[in-house]
Amino acid sequence: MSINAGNKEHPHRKQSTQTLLGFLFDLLEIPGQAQGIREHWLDSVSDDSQIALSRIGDHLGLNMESTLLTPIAAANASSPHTPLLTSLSDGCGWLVLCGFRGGKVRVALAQGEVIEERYVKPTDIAALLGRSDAGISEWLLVQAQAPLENAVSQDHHNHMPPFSRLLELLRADRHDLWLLLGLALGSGLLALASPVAVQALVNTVAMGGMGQPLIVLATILFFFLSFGGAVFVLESYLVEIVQRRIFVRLAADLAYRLPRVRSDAYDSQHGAELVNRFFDVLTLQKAGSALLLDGLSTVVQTCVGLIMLAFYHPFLLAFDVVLLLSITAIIFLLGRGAVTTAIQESISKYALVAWLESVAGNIQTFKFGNGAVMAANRTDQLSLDYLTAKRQHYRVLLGQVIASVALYAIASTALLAIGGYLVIDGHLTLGQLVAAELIVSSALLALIKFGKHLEGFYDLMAGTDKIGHLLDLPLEDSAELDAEFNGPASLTISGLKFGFGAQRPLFSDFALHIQPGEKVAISGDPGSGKTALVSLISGMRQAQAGRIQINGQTLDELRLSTLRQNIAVVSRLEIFHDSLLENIRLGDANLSVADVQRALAKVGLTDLDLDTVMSPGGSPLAYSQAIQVMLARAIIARPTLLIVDGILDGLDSGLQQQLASILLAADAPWTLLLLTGSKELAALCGREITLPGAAHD
Ligand SMILES: Nc1ncnc2c1ncn2[C@@H]1O[C@H](COP(=O)(O)OP(=O)(O)OP(=O)(O)O)[C@@H](O)[C@H]1O
Repeated sequence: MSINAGNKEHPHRKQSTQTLLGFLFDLLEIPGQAQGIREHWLDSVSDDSQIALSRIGDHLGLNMESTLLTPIAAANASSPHTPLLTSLSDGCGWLVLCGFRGGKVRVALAQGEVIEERYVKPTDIAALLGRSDAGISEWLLVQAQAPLENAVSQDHHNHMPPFSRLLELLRADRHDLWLLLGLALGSGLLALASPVAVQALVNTVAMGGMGQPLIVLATILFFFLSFGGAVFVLESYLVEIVQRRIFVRLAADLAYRLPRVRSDAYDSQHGAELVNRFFDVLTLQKAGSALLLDGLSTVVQTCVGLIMLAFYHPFLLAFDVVLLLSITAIIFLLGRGAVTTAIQESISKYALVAWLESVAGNIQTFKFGNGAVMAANRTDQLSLDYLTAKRQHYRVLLGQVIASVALYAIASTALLAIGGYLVIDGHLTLGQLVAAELIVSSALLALIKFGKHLEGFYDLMAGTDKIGHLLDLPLEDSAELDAEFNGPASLTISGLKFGFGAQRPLFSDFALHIQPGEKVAISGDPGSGKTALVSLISGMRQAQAGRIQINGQTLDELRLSTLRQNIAVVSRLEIFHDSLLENIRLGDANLSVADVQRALAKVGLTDLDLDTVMSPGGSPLAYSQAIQVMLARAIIARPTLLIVDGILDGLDSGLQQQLASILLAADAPWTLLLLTGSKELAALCGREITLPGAAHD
């Protein structure tokens, strides 16, 4: 059934869709910095069909995937971070399911300007939709495209402090984290059950009482401890859920972000190596959960214990104050520089991993000549750097650990002395002293573990900082124009000026015009700027001046994703770890196995097993076969503009001719730009444009 089924013209249709989108932005906390763009797209709502809604959502940072479900299954699959929606059967509004609370489903009804939220039983959803049955229908699963957008630094030269970033990374889980804090408070109080029971027991024994009170006391204690245990289990479940969510959110956010990173961000750093920082999500999970479970309850227990102690006697209140001041000094005074040194340690760790990756990725280089020696020496140097950074970090940590151990010894002795004096002086009962000892010694014992928690905290900060570097990779700016691409494209370049940094410009006032369907060679010496021109035409780099138009539309005004669905660039060998089939059809379910086989046959590859798992270097295929695979990937999508940059140059002349004849075929549905350093290849094209190179002015 279509989501739009039964829709009739209705005055509220457009308004309902706008209201729905506004609700989704708030629910998923999509940042509203692009207010102008948001208003433009909200205004562009023309109908409330699924396709229109998905398209507008896509422009505004929402992913909407269509799925067939019964209302009950949809309710079960929904959550506040992944709501499901469908249209009301009268076609004048939308219903959103936002997960369960207290056994009921949170639903929102968007009708006209009104959004109404309710909690209903799953079985009532069909009635809300205006349907008589609870059968399968089409729902849209909504997710934020970049769920961690709030954790991205606004200024790329000035990274967000790790603690602020951590709060942003956990922002979506804040309700659960507050709940966790509440539970930690509860379990902290429950943990006092033992000392209080012992106090009561000692007092009872001291007064000569026995028997019944002991049984009552033991029963009460057992209930308190069991309840405390249940609270702990609940806490650990909540932490587990938060751990899972942060992993999935980061993965989803990077899947959105990485294909959109600006090419120049990779000029000085290796993209694949940068992604290693994803593994710091494990640091977040491990250190975070230790802090949330152990750290939080220790803090709560200590606080509650110290407050109780303060009520026993003013001397003990003074003891509390001194103890708290000492702990504050250990954290803030002795901990100065700890986050910076933890980050430095992490940087040197990644430098070492990056080097080992280079060694593993350049097998020949490091097998021959002085390669193996260099690999060993550089690894030694980087290990040394790591050890130096780790030592510096540990120096700070060691100071804190020694201080906390010393504080433990001093505070325990002081408490015994003060407590003993107060008992002898008659200000404190024996039971109170024993209880005070039990309460505070567990809090003081935690001081010994304090160093471990601090280490975990610093690791958490360093991990957050590293993840932040991934999130802060600059993204391409894309305009909003969704141009139509019908048939081979035209290309016009005028007044183009471009150069890398302070280097002499590669292009100054460069111009060309290519008619739809033309097959043109662009030739030039090595380093004359062929690849640079390709990256300008495909929107991967920005020119310093001039205009590039495709089909008469200026590139700066086009939406990059639409442009790149309609043009293809084959510039270097890029194979990813997956089957040959997926390397060609790139997950496009509209392309069948037969389509892939046809594309392969066209580039001269037959009898290949499509299930062959490829490695990033192209193996197990030969280099030339991997190039043919790249061409098959490009032509299967029938691009309107096909740009082949230098990739044919290294092939043998027979294969060159064969592939060129396919690319240059008069009936091929594309305009071709063949960038080459080979005179023979250039001569095969109808027209040749020679790049002047950097020497001209
Ligand atoms: N990211 C970059 N940063 C700085 N300079 C660059 C960068 N990429 C390329 N260059 C320089 O720009 C010039 C043009 O490079 P480009 O790769 O476009 O040449 P090309 O004509 O494609 O060369 P070839 O035919 O050898 O592939 C070269 O001198 C190159 O060193």
